[in-house]
Amino acid sequence: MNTQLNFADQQWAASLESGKAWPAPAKLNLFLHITGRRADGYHELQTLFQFLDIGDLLDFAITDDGQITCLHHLQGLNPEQDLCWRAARLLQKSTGCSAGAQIHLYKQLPMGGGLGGGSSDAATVLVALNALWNTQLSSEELAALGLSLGADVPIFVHAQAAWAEGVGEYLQAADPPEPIYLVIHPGVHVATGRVFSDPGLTRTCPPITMSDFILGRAGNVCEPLVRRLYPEVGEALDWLSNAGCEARMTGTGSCVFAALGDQAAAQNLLGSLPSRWTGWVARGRNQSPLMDRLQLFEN
Ligand SMILES: C[C@](O)(CO)[C@H](O)COP(=O)(O)OP(=O)(O)OC[C@H]1O[C@@H](n2ccc(N)nc2=O)[C@H](O)[C@@H]1O
Ligand SMILES: Nc1ncnc2c1ncn2[C@@H]1O[C@H](COP(=O)(O)OP(=O)(O)OP(=O)(O)O)[C@@H](O)[C@H]1O
Repeated sequence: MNTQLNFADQQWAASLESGKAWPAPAKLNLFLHITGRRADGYHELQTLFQFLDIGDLLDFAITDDGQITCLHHLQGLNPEQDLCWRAARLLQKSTGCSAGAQIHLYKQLPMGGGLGGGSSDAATVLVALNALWNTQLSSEELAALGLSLGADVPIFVHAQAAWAEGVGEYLQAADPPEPIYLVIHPGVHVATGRVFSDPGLTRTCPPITMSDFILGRAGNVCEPLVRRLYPEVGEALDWLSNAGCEARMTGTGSCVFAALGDQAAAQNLLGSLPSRWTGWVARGRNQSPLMDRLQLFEN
């Protein structure tokens, strides 16, 4: 099965151009190495983040009653656990803002898919409400707030492809090629915490440089463990490899991806995807669609 959730699609483009909707794009980890573990248990890593032109969409209505209301419901989550609600509340509290907001999330990205959907939703709420409430925090201040919600939130706030270190908060802008990818969701939800807490995880990668990545000396160090814990992820990686692609997992999974020569090749391969999986053809983007949307608001 494949679904369309590209920001260039007619419906989405209309929604974005109407000046109402804000995009929350997916990300890929083009590689992921774990270099150590901090005293608080969080892992230090090296990764290269790039955005995709697919993702979730959010609508906001500003109110003057100070209430934060999510009009959507995410299965298995109480409203106060929803990263949209938590991000709005955090921004409101830390700025003393008296306005409220009604938030509507059109969820498209799979949860626990390694595409960073929850973190991206949180970042879009921070960036959009900072603009709509006119709370005037800098992007650094928003990223610092976001880090307390999740390790991946800062990259989505900065909205620029980046080489990342620390737990994902030390970011250096990067400009990798922007290919067409085939992204596959093998139908399983991977709990990031479960992967990071497994004794079998490799945590001793020697630090590398961008040149090492360009020379192909980088991969996703979580892959062997996730293959063992979630065999479907290994099957999807093998399916891409058997099709002649260089397959990789994003984050702690479950999604896997490969760069294809062009749109036609990617669509062709998508056409032969086993029906038990979901797949998308998406372009890599070094500037996040969120940045485009913010610029539209500011002009
Ligand atoms: C795997 C990546 O997606 C790579 O981009 C991120 O490092 C994960 O970021 P995230 O989903 O925003 O993760 P968080 O929600 O902050 O953390 C989920 C859980 O994963 C573990 N965790 C997460 C990130 C990290 N660098 N070290 C960790 O040990 C922690 O146990 C944490 O409780
Ligand atoms: N708005 C939200 N969207 C998605 N998940 C949310 C949201 N709010 C809270 N969550 C929680 O966050 C968890 C991680 O969701 P997310 O979609 O970010 O996974 P992920 O793509 O694997 O993340 P990462 O790649 O950052 O590890 C979900 O399983 C869910 O419990």
